[in-house]
Amino acid sequence: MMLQTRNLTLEYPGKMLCRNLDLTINPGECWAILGQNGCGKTTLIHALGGLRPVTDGNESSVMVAGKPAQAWSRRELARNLGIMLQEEPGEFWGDVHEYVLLGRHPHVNSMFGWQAADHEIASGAVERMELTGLAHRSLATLSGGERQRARIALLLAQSPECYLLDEPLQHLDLRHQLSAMTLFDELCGQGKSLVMVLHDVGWASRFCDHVLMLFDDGHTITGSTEEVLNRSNLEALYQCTMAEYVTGRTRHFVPGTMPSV
Ligand SMILES: Nc1ncnc2c1ncn2[C@@H]1O[C@H](COP(=O)(O)OP(=O)(O)OP(=O)(O)O)[C@@H](O)[C@H]1O
Repeated sequence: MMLQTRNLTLEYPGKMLCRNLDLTINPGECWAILGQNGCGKTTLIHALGGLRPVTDGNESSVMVAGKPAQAWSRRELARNLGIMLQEEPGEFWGDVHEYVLLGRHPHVNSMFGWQAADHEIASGAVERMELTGLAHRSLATLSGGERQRARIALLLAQSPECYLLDEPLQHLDLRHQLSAMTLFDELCGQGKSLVMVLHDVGWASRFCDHVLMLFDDGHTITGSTEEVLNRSNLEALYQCTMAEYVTGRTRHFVPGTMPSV
């Protein structure tokens, strides 16, 4: 297993985010995390990535490739886990190629810095995200969507075994959303694990094989997309009616009406 939680409970004073979650994520699986704003999706991504200490008062645990996240060195952890948060910490003043090259840090063994192979991998990731024409442009000058693609390219260059992605499609136009989901699907095909927070249920239905629904009171529903993604679960999750449409083998869900207040 790549990532496993046992009895994971996350809370802030006065707000239960996630109660007693047992989750096993295997290589080659693609998980969507769905839920309302503020239900705790980002907090859960932090906990899964070892960015938030898990208190063991109730014997909560998060295991990454069989060991607690804290038991790995930072470099080893970064070879196992690549994390994309919603907010980027700080500014980066270099160009796009240099930014993507940062993803290679857990793989660099030489005291002489990046090797030709690291530059090649970074260039490949830049090309895969259709940024080659911008490779030598300052990252700070990119548009929101271009910047988001650069962030995905950095993770590709890092090439972890498991990708934890908090709203990876933010700022992307429809074609680039499709392109990113197609890339994630390819990574799963290569045996990588992906866990992503999504607000568009259609992408989860089409590309994710598992779903975790996180409810406002901290309870969760987990399972295969086929089992979990249905109208009644979605209506309970989002507190509005949902309409379902089927095209080919894909089910689409669209919000219907708000509950009367
Ligand atoms: N340091 C904190 N202290 C108290 N409450 C917090 C703290 N950080 C976050 N919260 C609250 O915890 C809840 C979960 O936040 P989180 O960012 O995990 O939600 P989310 O599901 O990712 O939301 P969104 O869909 O809006 O991104 C929110 O109600 C938030 O206001």
